Amino acid sequence: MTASPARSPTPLVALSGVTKSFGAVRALGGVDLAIGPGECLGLVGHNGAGKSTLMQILAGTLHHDEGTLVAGGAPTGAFSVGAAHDAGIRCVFQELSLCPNLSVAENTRLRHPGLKGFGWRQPAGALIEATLSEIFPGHTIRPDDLVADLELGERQMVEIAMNFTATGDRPRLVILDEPTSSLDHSVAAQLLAHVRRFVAAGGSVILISHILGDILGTSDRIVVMRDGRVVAERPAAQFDRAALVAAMGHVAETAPETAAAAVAEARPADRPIVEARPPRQRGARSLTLYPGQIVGLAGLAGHGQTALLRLIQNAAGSTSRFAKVEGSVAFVAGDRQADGVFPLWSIGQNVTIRSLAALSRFGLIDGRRERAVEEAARETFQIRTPDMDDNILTLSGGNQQKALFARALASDAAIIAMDDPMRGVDVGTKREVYARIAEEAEKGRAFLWYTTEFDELLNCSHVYVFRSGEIVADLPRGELTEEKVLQSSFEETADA
Ligand SMILES: Nc1ncnc2c1ncn2[C@@H]1O[C@H](COP(=O)(O)OP(=O)(O)OP(=O)(O)O)[C@@H](O)[C@H]1O
Repeated sequence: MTASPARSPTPLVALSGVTKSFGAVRALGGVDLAIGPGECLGLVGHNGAGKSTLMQILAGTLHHDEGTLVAGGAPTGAFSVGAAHDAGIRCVFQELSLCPNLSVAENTRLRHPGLKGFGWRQPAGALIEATLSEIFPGHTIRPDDLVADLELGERQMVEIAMNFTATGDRPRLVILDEPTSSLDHSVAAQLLAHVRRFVAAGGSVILISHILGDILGTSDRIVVMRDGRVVAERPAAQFDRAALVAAMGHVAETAPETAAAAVAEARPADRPIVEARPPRQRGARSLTLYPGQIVGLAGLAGHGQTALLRLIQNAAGSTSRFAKVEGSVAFVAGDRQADGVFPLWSIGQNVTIRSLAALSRFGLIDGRRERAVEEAARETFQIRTPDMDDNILTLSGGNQQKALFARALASDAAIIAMDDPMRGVDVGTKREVYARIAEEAEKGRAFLWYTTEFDELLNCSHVYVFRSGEIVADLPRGELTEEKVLQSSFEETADA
């Protein structure tokens, strides 16, 4: 199916026949896309389909090779960053762009050069504070917080709010590329409600997400991309989940993707492989993990889950007051920018770095075995690249995340600690990874899995809910419901 014209007679911006190649990789193969005022356009597609590339062309950070761009009814050449900004286009990229060594207010000042003169700090702080409160009522971020000190989800909130702030120039089209990937359920719901308000007031939003419920529930129109082309475009009401998944090129699901994964039942061995308690834990509650178990960590983002995973990782092979860990730990980072990828290295090197000892003989790395591990990773995780020797940053965001998974699973670690690891991974690959996790658990590996997506918890045999740095509930799979997780996450007196 080809793209049909946007609903508005004069689209805010329209692309036609747009192509873009990176060397041998044809990221966009002739895309038509238009967006009008007052609509939310949902954009979905597998990892590497070309969504971010297309958005970068709209934001002026990349220039297209062929095709035309029309802004406000007038044909224009490729957008520069300034021209895109002047057209009211703002983009929240997957990889956050805030300066970590500056405060929230200072970052706001960078984005709004109009806030100048003596005492700019106060209006910059007030501006971001007001927008944060409008989108995320109840947030606890302060303008003088250093960005580096914020949790990943909080940084994402600041980045989003920053792109909705207006000084002299107003945002007219806000592009949100995976905006809820690090936000927990309630904060994500606040953002999506704000998107609807912004659109109702005449603004436009392009929403890119692999969380299909968010796309179906928020968009007016949905465009599906596959292999650099638009393959379906319809009003959102004419899609359902199965139709979207099929249009993306995945095998139609018979059930939600989590149910497709075999759930590893609790099969406690004699001895736990991990026993840990958060340093702030009151009472006797602790986390226990047995070989072959998949254990979930839930609760609102930033409530101690990542900290406990790190504590367990650091306790492996050493002594800790808070954790006893009998085996090595591989960590799959959710914040791939900060502590996931080695940005100067190839995709292959990023995959094998955790396994070098096992791949070495007499102190030398066996190149053939190394290559075999890389190729196995590429096949298992469908890492979309022409060459595993290419730099890791040539991969789309979701494909980088797959490489991190491949690194952990290729290692010989007995315990895999996963810190909201499915950020930006498409539905088809998620199902593959779930199946792979279940398979590895079957063989005796143990998984600790922090996730902000409730459905993913259904892969776990046991779930610990965190609040304010403590475990506040301990739910076996049979008792797991979204209500119980939410209730425990919020209630001061919740107990399981
Ligand atoms: N700088 C680059 N150099 C080489 N290839 C690139 C570069 N940027 C993107 N690509 C390639 O272009 C293709 C499209 O990538 P893009 O990031 O647009 O996909 P996407 O649909 O946004 O994927 P995801 O859902 O994983 O974010 C991919 O094959 C990617 O590897």
